[in-house]
Amino acid sequence: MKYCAEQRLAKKSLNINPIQRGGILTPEAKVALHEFEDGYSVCDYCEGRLDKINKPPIHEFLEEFSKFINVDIVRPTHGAREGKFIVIHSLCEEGDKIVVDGNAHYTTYVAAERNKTDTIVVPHSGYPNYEIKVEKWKETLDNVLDKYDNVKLAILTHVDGNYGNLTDAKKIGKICRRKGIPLLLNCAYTMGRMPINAKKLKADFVVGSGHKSMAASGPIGILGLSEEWEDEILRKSKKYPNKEIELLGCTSRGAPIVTLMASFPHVKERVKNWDQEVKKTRYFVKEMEKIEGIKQLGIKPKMHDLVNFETPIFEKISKKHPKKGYFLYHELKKRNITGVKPGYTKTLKCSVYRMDKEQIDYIINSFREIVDAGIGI
Ligand SMILES: Cc1ncc(COP(=O)(O)O)c(C=O)c1O
Repeated sequence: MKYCAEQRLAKKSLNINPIQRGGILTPEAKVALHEFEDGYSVCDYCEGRLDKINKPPIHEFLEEFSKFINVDIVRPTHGAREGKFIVIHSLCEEGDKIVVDGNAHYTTYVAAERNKTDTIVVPHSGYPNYEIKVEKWKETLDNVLDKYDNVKLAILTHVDGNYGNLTDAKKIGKICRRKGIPLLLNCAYTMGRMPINAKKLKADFVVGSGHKSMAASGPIGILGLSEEWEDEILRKSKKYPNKEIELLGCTSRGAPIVTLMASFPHVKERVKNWDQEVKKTRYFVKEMEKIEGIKQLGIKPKMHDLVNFETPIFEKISKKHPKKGYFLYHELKKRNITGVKPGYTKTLKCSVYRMDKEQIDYIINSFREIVDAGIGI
């Protein structure tokens, strides 16, 4: 069986897929990955539960991590989606209502559905900004609270995976708190990229994704919570009083958590450079928009590295090109740029997170060249 290893190990490409840019391993994590490659590799010195293990120093890491995002308690999960599922499962009964934003990731809906709960959506502002407005959130929440007495939770996407829009979590957090509705902030695209302060944002729960934004191989996530929710979320098994039911005792039992730990010193440092990343993204957008037929979607100016461009020019070229819609993928591949969806030309989701100026200029020039050549067909 082939595992595409050849492709992955081949000359490293410039990957512009936003979902992958934040999960690139540090050299330290690569070493850790091999050191802990065997199953249950973190369990040599089991202390009865994953978060209590001192060798490797998981316990100390989690304490440090809780300071990093300013929450009282942190637990590792297998991903952001598992964190959302755990919170919904703990707080909600069948048929309960959850208020979510119109840019919520599919995993929010799936986690709600698996818990047999209903989602009520705060609509975004539509094309071209797709903004989640604070007033709309308040209006929707008020209406929902008037209508139902079983609204148990709100889930806000801090930065969404389609447009890279940063929501005003603090204002929305305040509204939820005033109304007595706990807020879960989905930080899959922010925790590990930009600074997160859960208390300041008035979030009762935060979830993060190691493989998306914390230089970890994954699957690995973080669930942070304030202590008032400890008894509910981290309730213990009757038969095994040391084991937390929602975490099924222990979650990540090997390499994924160790890669997260190994990259943590780097991640702590890199969030301090977030302003630089935003600046680079704005430069990238400005230059890309100079190409006719490329226009940024989502809120302007950018506050996050995930960019979605609408690209009618690529659509136009695809109609005449012998490779049809696949031309863009192939042209980029020739230039050693990867991470675009093969066959798709309507819009372009990309990120230059943690790239240097030379790499960013190379990407911009590549798109310019591809358009110029395409127009001539
Ligand atoms: C906004 C958002 N939330 C959650 C997820 C899922 O994260 P995970 O794989 O850690 O469950 C994604 C993945 O693309 C996402 O974009």
